[in-house]
Amino acid sequence: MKYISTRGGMAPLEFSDTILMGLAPDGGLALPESYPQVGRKQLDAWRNLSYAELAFEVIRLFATDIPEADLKDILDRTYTAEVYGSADITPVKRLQDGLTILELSNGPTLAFKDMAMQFLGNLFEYVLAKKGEQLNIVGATSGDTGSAAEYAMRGKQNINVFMMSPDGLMSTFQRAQMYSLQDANIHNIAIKGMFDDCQDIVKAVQNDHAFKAQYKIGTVNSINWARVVAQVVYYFKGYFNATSSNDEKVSFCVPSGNFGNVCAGHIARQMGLPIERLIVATNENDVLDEFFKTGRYAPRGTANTYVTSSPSMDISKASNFERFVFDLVGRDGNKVKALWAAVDGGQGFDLAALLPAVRERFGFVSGSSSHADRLATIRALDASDGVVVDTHTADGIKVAREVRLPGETIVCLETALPAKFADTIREALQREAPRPAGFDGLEDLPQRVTVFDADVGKVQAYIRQALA
Ligand SMILES: Cc1ncc(COP(=O)(O)O)c(C=O)c1O
Ligand SMILES: N[C@@H](CCOP(=O)(O)O)C(=O)O
Repeated sequence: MKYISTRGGMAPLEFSDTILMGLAPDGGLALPESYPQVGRKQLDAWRNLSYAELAFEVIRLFATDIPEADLKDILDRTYTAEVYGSADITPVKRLQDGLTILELSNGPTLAFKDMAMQFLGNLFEYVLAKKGEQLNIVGATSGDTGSAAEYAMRGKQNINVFMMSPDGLMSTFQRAQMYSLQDANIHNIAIKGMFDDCQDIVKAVQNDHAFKAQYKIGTVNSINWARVVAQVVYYFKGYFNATSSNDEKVSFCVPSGNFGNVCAGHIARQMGLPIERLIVATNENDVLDEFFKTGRYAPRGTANTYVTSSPSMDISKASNFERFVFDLVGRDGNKVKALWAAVDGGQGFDLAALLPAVRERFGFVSGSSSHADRLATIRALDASDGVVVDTHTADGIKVAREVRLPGETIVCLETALPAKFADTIREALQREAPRPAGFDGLEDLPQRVTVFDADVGKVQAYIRQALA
């Protein structure tokens, strides 16, 4: 299996090279030349596998240059009950109204990012040792990728992490999780701006080819193909957990920001997993909802991006949307290049003519949620089911309820635990969010962070100095 760029300007690469690369040299994102197809026979054989076994079956279709015994060993070490709290790794909860919640947040940092990031940490370590190389990760977070990456990479040989986060905009818990880490290979940089400013800096650093080569720059954001492929696995697992036979169809509702999570669902669907619809749920930052309703894609600037109570989705320029659009326009790299030139020029683009394909061929539908909606959803679920969900998962459940068709099985992806967003849970329920063991006193630990304006030069100078 070889990898190409969404902008058509990259010679095909192997999996291992793709995951160290980050952004493609032409500014695009890596995707496999074609999606492997999974038929009924494979689905039947996979239905009762453990999470690690299933991950092996799915990921080996993509990671074809890693010897199977080595891949199996990495996955067996990654998906364990010790790390994810139960042998099932991603259990499901059934709600009174028939919706299913797929639990993805039982890893070390209480968000779905751990599902892929723990794998990425072990994979990087393996690939770097094989190649005798070092990797300096430059990443952007709105709150959850950062802590998941730092917990997965802390203390690892040959890896440094430089993680940018929006200054003052994450929850108190999220800040404490990241900034309290004192490991020498972890560097936290708070940027005066929003997540999109941080991600713009990541992309600018990636596009500075001389700097990237000299300092061996990589990424852990969902720009990195390995993040997406690891997320594909839980769509298969969620499908098996929510159904009793492979004749059934299921829809997934996905709280969306950078579009990495639902992009993994899109890939699972393209591979042949019986997914009826992919429901994209946004918060007040509803650029994606606007696209799926109208075909018009008009990312907003920082000044028009709202600070909300589902802060990890305060994103207006969704990176992975480019991967979906590549498939939507018939995998035409030149077309994608032109569309993103229009985005970079501030005009956006209009693909209204392709809306029937978006809906019928690719199964996408969308909705959005507001602060009042998420408070109401958190309260209603607590009252009906005794289940407390976080603010992002609440956005998903609100939208799933709104668009659900008669008889439709919808699996709502849980993307974080409520302990990470205590203020909003308190506002909704007038009591504290349940806090898993091991996090007491987190907010009181000493914190370490450097604050910069949104200036790529300053971040590069900081990296140079740290690595000198
Ligand atoms: C808690 C939470 N929910 C939802 C999302 C949205 O996921 P994605 O960026 O993959 O669309 C994120 C981060 O992006 C998140 O941290
Ligand atoms: N919500 C994310 C934003 C980055 O998403 P990623 O999937 O591209 O890493 C975060 O929590 O940082």
